[in-house]
Amino acid sequence: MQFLKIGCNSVWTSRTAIQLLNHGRDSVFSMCVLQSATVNRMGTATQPVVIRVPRRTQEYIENIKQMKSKKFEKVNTVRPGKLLISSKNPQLNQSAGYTLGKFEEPVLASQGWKHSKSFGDYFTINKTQDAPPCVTEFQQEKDNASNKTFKNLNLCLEIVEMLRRNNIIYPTTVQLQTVPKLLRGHNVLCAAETGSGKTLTYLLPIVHKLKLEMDTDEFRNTPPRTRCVILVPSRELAEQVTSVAKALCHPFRMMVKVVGGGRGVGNMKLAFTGGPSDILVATPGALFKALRRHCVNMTELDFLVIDEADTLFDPSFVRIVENILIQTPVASSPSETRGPGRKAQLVVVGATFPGGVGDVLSQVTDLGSIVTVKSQMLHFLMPHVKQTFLKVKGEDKLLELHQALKMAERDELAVLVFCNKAPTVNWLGYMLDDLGVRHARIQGEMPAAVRAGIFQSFQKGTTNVLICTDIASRGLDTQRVRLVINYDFPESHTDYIHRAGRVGRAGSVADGAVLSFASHPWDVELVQKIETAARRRSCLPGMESAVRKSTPKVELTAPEDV
Ligand SMILES: Nc1ncnc2c1ncn2[C@@H]1O[C@H](COP(=O)(O)OP(=O)(O)OP(=O)(O)O)[C@@H](O)[C@H]1O
Repeated sequence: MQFLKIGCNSVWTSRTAIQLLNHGRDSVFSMCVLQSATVNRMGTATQPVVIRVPRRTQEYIENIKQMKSKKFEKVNTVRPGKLLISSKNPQLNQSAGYTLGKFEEPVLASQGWKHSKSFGDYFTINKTQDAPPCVTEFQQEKDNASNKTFKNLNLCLEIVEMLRRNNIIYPTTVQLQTVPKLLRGHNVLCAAETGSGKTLTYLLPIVHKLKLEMDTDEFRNTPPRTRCVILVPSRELAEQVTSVAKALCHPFRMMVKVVGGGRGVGNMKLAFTGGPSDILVATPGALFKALRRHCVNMTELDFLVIDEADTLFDPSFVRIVENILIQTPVASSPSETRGPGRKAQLVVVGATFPGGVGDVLSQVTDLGSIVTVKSQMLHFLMPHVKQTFLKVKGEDKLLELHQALKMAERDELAVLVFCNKAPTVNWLGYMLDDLGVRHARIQGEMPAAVRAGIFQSFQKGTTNVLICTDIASRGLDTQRVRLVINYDFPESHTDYIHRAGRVGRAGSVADGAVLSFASHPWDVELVQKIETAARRRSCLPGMESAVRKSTPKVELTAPEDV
């Protein structure tokens, strides 16, 4: 029971006090009654007046107090066992076994990170499983006899043997779902998480079908032509896809060529001397120029692949890709991919999908003819990679980076350091030179001749540290990378997913980790969304694929490939 004591020296004054309370600002006391007041004849009070506050009013006051204190209340998200989130403040840890209620608001470790006092705060999203989600149970239980091998996907024996020699025996989830559809002749939109083996997903059925075609009389009696074009956004990715395609095509003596932008017309002509290749891997700008010089005829294609679709359908490339697509007769059903007058089978691949893809594709084929294969983990944080977030002052980032690199050097780990802008890559490079850290740099503004080979030499292990912009985050296979450092916090969730996806890839034997520095308020906003998704175990917000959504039109230019 709560009492409000008001000392008054007369009946009059005590009544006045009640009146004042009645009409005063705090009208919650309007129900107050005078409980006792002993007043002597001289009108002098001998003891204070006690006013009893009604139960309803008391409850009301209690409610307000509770509401106000709720956000500081310790939320019991910690259970015995593994932690999903471990934070500098252990009260904000979350157990791997704890599931947030549907309407429960998570209490974030990064809640106060916009405040200057939060510098030095950190939290980690721990890994909750060892193998990547794309790895099928058959891959994990290698000893068990299984009928889900590449052999059972009806691929030709030479291909299966070549995969086996590279220790690739069991298909990943996306390969299991997509390869049969491509073999049947469907147009496919394949959306699966980073590092899930999408390159082999489209290359295996394509090489298989191109090989079968070579055994037909029709093929022998027609002049050579480019039968498959694979579009990718960067020269490095083009080189990478080419080397996988060459290895697969080698037993069948099929020719694979690559054209990338920024190497001059002479280089382009060189690529087309000796006749057309069976498979051409190209960046959009280079293909656009090749089409203008009539080096390639898109009407003769059997396959058109658009890899890293989110980049190729973003405003910087979309018009040129649209133009290339319009020149390609795309089949509307599997039957149109066979026989004389056949049309190209379309394959669109990506780890994230922007809105507006359908808008472009609807101009060249019936959207209903496209079979979508979407992985369950699309746009989710990787559950098998440890991801740490550190709130750090801009001027301290170099120090933190140096510490992290020293530790990585001790353990001989390969590290990718991401910056948002090309000048930051250069500046950071000079700083690390001064600190004696051996490294390589790669960014889109480098002249093509300087850039050539940098990524390959990093892949081979010439240096263990590569400082880069997002050009290294799209599609590049970085099996040896064990640590990704976001020196600059990525500008979007899409970029975060692609950068983090350079570790923990299918076939990786060692664990990977991601370390991200957040220093600006806008970084903190993204961190909070990532932390919320991790605590809720939901996908990152704002990344739902909208295949049928429209995209704003942009002017057609032939951009320099990155
Ligand atoms: N079935 C498999 N078993 C084991 N390893 C595989 C399998 N399929 C592909 N890989 C390996 O997985 C790695 C990642 O493959 P790939 O580069 O095709 O991934 P991705 O899905 O295209 O990634 P990103 O989204 O980053 O482009 C490669 O080193 C590849 O050799």
